[in-house]
Amino acid sequence: MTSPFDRIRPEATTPRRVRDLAHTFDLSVAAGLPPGDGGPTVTSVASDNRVVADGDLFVALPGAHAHGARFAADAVARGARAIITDGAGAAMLGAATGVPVLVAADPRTVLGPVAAWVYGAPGEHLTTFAVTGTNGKTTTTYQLDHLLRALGFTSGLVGTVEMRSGDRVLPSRLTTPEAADLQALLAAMREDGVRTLAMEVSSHALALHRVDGVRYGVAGFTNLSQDHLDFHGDLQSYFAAKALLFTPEHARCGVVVVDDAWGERMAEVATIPVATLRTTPARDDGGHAADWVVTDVEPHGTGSAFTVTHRDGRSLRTSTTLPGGFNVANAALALVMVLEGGAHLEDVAEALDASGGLAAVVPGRMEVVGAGGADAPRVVVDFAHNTEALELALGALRPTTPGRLIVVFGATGDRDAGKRPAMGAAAVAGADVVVVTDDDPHGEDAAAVRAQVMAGARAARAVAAQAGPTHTGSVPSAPASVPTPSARHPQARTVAVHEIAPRSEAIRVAIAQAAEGDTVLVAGRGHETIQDVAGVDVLLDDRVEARAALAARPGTGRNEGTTTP
Ligand SMILES: CC(=O)N[C@H]1[C@@H](OP(=O)(O)OP(=O)(O)OC[C@H]2O[C@@H](n3ccc(=O)[nH]c3=O)[C@H](O)[C@@H]2O)O[C@H](CO)[C@@H](O)[C@@H]1O[C@H](C)C(=O)N[C@@H](C)C(=O)N[C@H](CCC(=O)O)C(=O)O
Ligand SMILES: Nc1ncnc2c1ncn2[C@@H]1O[C@H](COP(=O)(O)OP(=O)(O)OP(=O)(O)O)[C@@H](O)[C@H]1O
Repeated sequence: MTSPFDRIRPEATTPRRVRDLAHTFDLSVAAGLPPGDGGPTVTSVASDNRVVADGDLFVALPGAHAHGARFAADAVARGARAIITDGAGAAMLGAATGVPVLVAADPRTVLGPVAAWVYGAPGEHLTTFAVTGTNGKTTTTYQLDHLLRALGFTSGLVGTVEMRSGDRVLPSRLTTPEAADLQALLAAMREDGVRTLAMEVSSHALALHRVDGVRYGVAGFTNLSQDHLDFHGDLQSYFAAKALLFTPEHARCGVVVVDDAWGERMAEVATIPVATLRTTPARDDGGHAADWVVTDVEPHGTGSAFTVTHRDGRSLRTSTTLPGGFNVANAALALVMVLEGGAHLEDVAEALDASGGLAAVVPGRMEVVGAGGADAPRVVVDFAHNTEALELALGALRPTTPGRLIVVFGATGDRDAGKRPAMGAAAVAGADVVVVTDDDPHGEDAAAVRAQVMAGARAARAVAAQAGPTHTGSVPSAPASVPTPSARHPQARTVAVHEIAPRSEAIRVAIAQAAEGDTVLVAGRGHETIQDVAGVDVLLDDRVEARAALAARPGTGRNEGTTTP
C-alpha cells in the first residue's frame, strides 16, 4: 500500500554547496551560512516536511492554507540541511533553525529551477513530451507512451493515474507533481535509463510554477472547455495558464489541435513554433487551414481507423482501439507530437503496424468492464467529469448501443458549481436513462450537489419532451463525426431521470435494471479508488462496483472480466 507521501527519488545524488545555490539564484542569506568557501551542502529538495529526507533542501512555500515555514523545525529534524523561504517565512523562523535560511521574493518561482540545479538539470537528458488541455491529457499521454515504446524507447510517464520511471511506479496524488517532486522524478528517470517522457501538465501546474525548470521538447494542446473555474476565476485566465506551456520558457515547439476556437487562439498566441492539427472537418465559420489534418475516419474494431496527412503530402494511416471521435483526436495528437519531435514517418508507421496502432490501455478511460451480450448490458467506466466530456462519451457509445444508453454520474463538491446543471442537461441530451449520484462531495453536502445536477437534468428533460428535435440547442454541439442526440432522435423523447445515492447503489441499480443491448456508462471517476466524503476517504472503485453489480445479476458469472476495447 502506497502512502500519499511516497515519492520516486534518485538513489545517487551529488552534494551542492548552499553557498553556490545562494549565489546562482541571487538569494539573500537570512541566517546560518558560515563565511568561507566550504559550508553545508544539499543533495535533494522537498517542499513538504512530510517527505523530507536526510540531506534535503527544504523549500517553505506560502500556501492558501498554511505557510511551509510552520513545518521547518520538523523538516530540519528529518535531516533538512538548508531552507529557502520568503520574507514572511524567514521572519517566522528567526535565527533558531540551526541550518542556513535563504530568502527569495517568491520561492514558488525559484523552486523548479533550484531543484533542477540541485539534480543536475535531469529534464535535459530526456526527450520530453507534455500534454495540456481540458480533456484528453491522460489518454493522449498514454498513447504517446505506447508509441514511444513501440519505437523502442524506454519511456517514463507522469500524469493523473500514475508516475513511472523504469520499474518504479507510484499512483499519482496530483496530475502534475510539485516542482521538487517532479525534478526528483526526472533525476530518477535519468538513473533508470529512461530516454523519453510523456507527461500531463495541468493548468494548476502552470499557474503554480510546478513545471518551471523543465523545457519540454514538444508541447501538445488538446482542447479547452469550462472546468476548474474555482481556481482560475474565468475561462480567459484558464486559457492564459495553459498558454504558458507554449512559450520558450516551457517548450521548444508545439502541436495544437485547432478543432475548437480555443485551439486556433492557442496557435495564434504561442510564442514557440507550433504545428496545427485538425481532426474534424473545418467549421463553417472559416477556421484556418491546418498543418496536419485527419481524414477518412472509419470504424475499426472497437475504435477507429484514420489517416493523418501533412500539408507537404506526408501521410500515414493507422487506428486507435479507443471509441469515439475524441479518441481519434487524442491518438492523432500523440502521433503528430512524435513526428514533430523528429521521428521519421516510416519508422512511426512501422512501429504502429507492429503494435496494433495507437492501442494504449488507459485505466478508467472508456474502460469496458463488461462487454455485454448473454443477457447482460455492456458496462463502460469513463473519467468524463465535465459537461463536454460527458456529452462526447455518450456520443461515442451511442452508435454501438442498440438498446438504451444509461448514464450514472455526479458532480464534484467544492469545485466549479457552475458546471453542475450543465452536466445534468448534457446527460439528458445524450442518454435515455440518467442516474444522478455522488462524485467526490469533498466538504459539501452531497445532497445539495445532486440537487443542482438534478435541476439541470429536469429542466433539460422538460425541454426535450416538449421541443423534440431542437431540444439540445443549449448544450454545446458535438464534433461533426459524433452524431448529435437530435440527429439520432428526430422525435421528442422521454428521458428517465433518477437520483440514487450512495454511488455504489446507483451503479448497482443501473446495472441490475439494464438489459442486453443496453450500455451503462459510469462516468466521472475513471481509475479513482478513493472518494472524499467530508474529509473521510471512502474506498470506492467504479470498476469494482460495476463488476460486482454485473456478477449480482440473476444467472450471471459470465459477463465480468475487464477488457479494454
Ligand atoms: C490549488 C492547489 O493546487 N493547491 C496545492 C497547494 O496548496 P496550498 O497552496 O493551499 O498549500 P498549503 O496546504 O497551504 O501548504 C503550503 C506549503 O506547506 C507545505 N506543507 C503543508 C502541510 C504540512 O503538513 N506540511 C507542509 O510542508 C505544503 O507542501 C506547501 O508547500 O500546494 C499543496 C502542496 O503541494 C497541494 O497539495 C495543493 O493541491 C491541492 C490539494 C489540489 O487539490 N490541487 C488540485 C486542484 C490540482 O492541482 N489539480 C491539478 C489537476 C487539475 C486537472 O484535473 O486538470 C493537478 O495537477 O493535480
Ligand atoms: N479529446 C477529448 N475531447 C473531449 N473529451 C475527451 C477527450 N479525450 C477524453 N475525453 C473525455 O474526458 C475524460 C477524461 O479524459 P482524460 O483523462 O484523457 O483527460 P484529462 O485531460 O487527463 O482529464 P483530467 O484533467 O480531468 O485528469 C475521458 O474519460 C473522456 O470522457
